[in-house]
Amino acid sequence: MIYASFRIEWPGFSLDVDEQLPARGVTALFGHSGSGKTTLLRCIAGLEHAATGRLSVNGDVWQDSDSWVPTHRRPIGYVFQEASLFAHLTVLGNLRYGQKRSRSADRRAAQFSLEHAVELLGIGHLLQRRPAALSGGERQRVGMARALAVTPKLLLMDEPLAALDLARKQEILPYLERLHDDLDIPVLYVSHAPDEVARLADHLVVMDGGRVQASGALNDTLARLDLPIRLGEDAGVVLDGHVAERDERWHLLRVACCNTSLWVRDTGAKLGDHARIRILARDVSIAHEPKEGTSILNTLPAQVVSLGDDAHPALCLVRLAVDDKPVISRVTRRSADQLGLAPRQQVWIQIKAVALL
Ligand SMILES: Nc1ncnc2c1ncn2[C@@H]1O[C@H](COP(=O)(O)OP(=O)(O)OP(=O)(O)O)[C@@H](O)[C@H]1O
Repeated sequence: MIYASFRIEWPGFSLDVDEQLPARGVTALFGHSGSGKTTLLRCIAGLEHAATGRLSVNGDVWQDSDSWVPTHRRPIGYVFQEASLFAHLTVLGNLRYGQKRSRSADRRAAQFSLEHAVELLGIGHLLQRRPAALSGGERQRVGMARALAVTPKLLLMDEPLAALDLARKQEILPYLERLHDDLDIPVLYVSHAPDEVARLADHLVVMDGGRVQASGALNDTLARLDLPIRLGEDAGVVLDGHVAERDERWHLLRVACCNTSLWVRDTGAKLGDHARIRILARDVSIAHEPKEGTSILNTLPAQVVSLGDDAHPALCLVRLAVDDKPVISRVTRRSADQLGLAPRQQVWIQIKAVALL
């Protein structure tokens, strides 16, 4: 468990956070620009000396009222928006330089970690190059490998994809997923991109005005209708399941989540693979009866849980339960009224698009 409690007062901004975060998986710190995500990460790294508070990571106290472990002695890997690599060193030289500050007394473990990091980030063929000869995406992968090569107990990533174009992002995301699947250390991942959060995170912390507004498992937190941050067109949920069936003829996969199945486009995933799917609220419509004669593949029975406001007064958000899984629908208030939508009502939902992440 990571226990983080910090208070900072600056003119025009204050941070007041008191959170317990999971010691495994990826926790996304999500929020508007200026909400305090980077400041919180810097507090955890020991880079904000103004912070009073307490921080412990899996029982090790890094900061409390009597002690302060300086940044260079904290076993953290830090990945920034842009990897600042030493231009005069090769990629390997950069990785080794980073490793020198590793606290690991065990050199063999450190060596393994470097090899592991190189393999995980797929940069073996780049080791003798200098940073000037790397693409933006490659540089960022080297930056991530450098962060891992210090055998960290906590990985801090501050918008690692923000400086990259869409194609480079798509190139790096699979590596981030590998980190997620392979690493046993917790990752705190700052982002204001809902698609990245949906794809990578297990746990979501929503920040606003220096405070934590919501925190919890990704699926549950995304399904909250009272989030202070309106996700707009990105409002929706993610569901985790596995690939249960392949329809060769129509190039579709059936993803099973508990007792529910959804058809998605065949991405080449293997039967039995873990599958995370994203359903946007705008793609979910509601009806009293299952519709005949429609092009929509995914029609499911659901129960209305609650209704909430949307940003525009013509619209509302409806939280539904499909089995025990949350789904959100965005409909007009007029439709909600005509359908008489109310908590516990049984309805059918049609899902126009389901994305396999
Ligand atoms: N050293 C400082 N002194 C005073 N104010 C600061 C300092 N550092 C940051 N701030 C302010 O604190 C607020 C939070 O900044 P922070 O960088 O943590 O936000 P963020 O959520 O990470 O934003 P972004 O997504 O744009 O990176 C901002 O208003 C910023 O101007």
